This record gives sequence, C-alpha cells and structure tokens, in this order.
Amino acid sequence: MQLAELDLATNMTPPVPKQDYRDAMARLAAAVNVITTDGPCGRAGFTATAVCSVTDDPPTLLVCLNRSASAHPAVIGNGNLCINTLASDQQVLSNLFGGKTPMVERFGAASWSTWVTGAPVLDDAVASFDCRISQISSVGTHDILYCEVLALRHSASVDGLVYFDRHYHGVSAVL
Ligand SMILES: NC(=O)C1=CN([C@@H]2O[C@H](COP(=O)(O)OP(=O)(O)OC[C@H]3O[C@@H](n4cnc5c(N)ncnc54)[C@H](O)[C@@H]3O)[C@@H](O)[C@H]2O)C=CC1
Ligand SMILES: Cc1cc2nc3c(=O)[nH]c(=O)nc-3n(C[C@H](O)[C@H](O)[C@H](O)COP(=O)(O)O)c2cc1C
Repeated sequence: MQLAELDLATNMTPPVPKQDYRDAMARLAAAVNVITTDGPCGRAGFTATAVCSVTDDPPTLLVCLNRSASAHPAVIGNGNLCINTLASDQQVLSNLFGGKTPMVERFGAASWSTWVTGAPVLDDAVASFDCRISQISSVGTHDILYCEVLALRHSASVDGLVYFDRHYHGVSAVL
C-alpha cells in the first residue's frame, strides 16, 4: 500500500458504524453482574455484562470498564473488585448500578459482606468472585481489568439473569 493510500485508509470513518455494532451486540445474551469495590479510594459499583473468564491458572476473569464511569477512579485506586453475578430476582440492582443513582442508594438496596479484598460481596448472588486487579490494558473508551480470583462462592439452585435484546430474562437452574 502506498503512503497516500494508507493516509486515506486511516482517515476513513470506521467500516462499521457504532450503532450497527451495538445492535449486533444486543443479540449476544450475557450474564448480568454488579461489580463492586471498596478501600482507600471509596466504595463504588456498576453493572457490567462485559465480563469473561480468561484462564483457570491462575483463576482470572476480565471486566471491561468505561473510563468515564463514576466508579472508575475507585476501582482503579483500590485495585480490587468483586464480580457479583445477579440472580433472576435481582434485576432492580442492575438498574440501580447501571448509572446515575448515588452510590449510597445503590448499596442501600441490598445486603453485603466482605471476604479477602474488602470489596462488597452481594448476598444471594448466583456467584461472587472476590478479586485483586492483576493487570490493566486500555482499548478505545474502556479499560480491560484482569482480575485474579482470591475467593469465590456459587449457588447451584438460584435462577440466573441474562440480558438479551435489551431486556432482562430469567434463566432456570436445572436441579
Ligand atoms: N454502550 C456502550 O458503551 C457499549 C455497548 N456495548 C454492547 O452493545 C450492546 C447494546 O448497547 P446499547 O445500545 O448502548 O444499550 P443497551 O440497552 O444494551 O445497554 C444498557 C445501558 O448499558 C450501557 N452499556 C451496555 N454495555 C456496556 C458496555 N460494555 N460498556 C459501557 N456501557 C455499556 C449502555 O450504553 C446503556 O446505557 C450492549 O448490550 C453491549 O453488549 C459494547 C461496548 C460498549
Ligand atoms: C445491562 C447493562 C450492562 C452494562 N455493562 C457495562 C459494561 O460491561 N461495562 C461498563 O463499563 N459499563 C456497563 N454498563 C453501564 C454501567 O453500569 C454504567 O455506565 C455505570 O454504572 C456508570 O454510570 P455512572 O457513571 O452514572 O455511575 C452496563 C449497564 C447496563 C444497564
């Protein structure tokens, strides 16, 4: 490729418009999580579907966090977080932690405990992963947080919650 063509290519608008990308992503069903943190930089939390297992050795998940989210400074400053995967009856928490509500109101709507890192662990979640942030990388608007799991709890009998087609759906636990 000639330099002039390269210039042209880099100045082009992206081949996929943002809205098309979001519309396609809305067709991917995902578990709904409330991510929490606490420590010297304060208590904070946000809702996230961009959560994924990376490796089981060492046990590590990743969480994608928008750098403009109000929880961002606390999460990065504390260096810890708990991934709380919501149960079907915890949809109200997804809406509260999904933005704009004061932190005190978000945390006031549920019961919490702490384990190893001090990040709030949600009572009655499908699963909770208490983590220290081991690595961070940035892509576009988001930071990708690699989270080493130091403690966890999961329940086999609690129904799950997924976000699909911009709506919540309950998923039954098979017993
Ligand atoms: N809105 C965003 O910043 C991003 C959205 N996506 C994906 O696109 C799908 C459709 O998204 P929307 O049309 O925005 O509405 P939506 O109705 O699916 O999402 C509800 C709310 O959550 C926010 N949200 C969802 N996923 C997010 C993420 N990964 N990072 C930051 N905020 C996020 C949305 O902006 C919106 O305010 C989402 O379900 C998600 O999979 C992916 C990356 C960024
Ligand atoms: C269903 C759902 C999924 C979301 N997933 C993510 C996500 O994976 N990453 C992210 O940074 N924000 C995500 N958000 C948005 C954050 O929860 C929200 O921006 C955050 O609470 C910041 O709002 P605030 O700045 O008012 O606190 C999601 C919101 C909803 C409702």
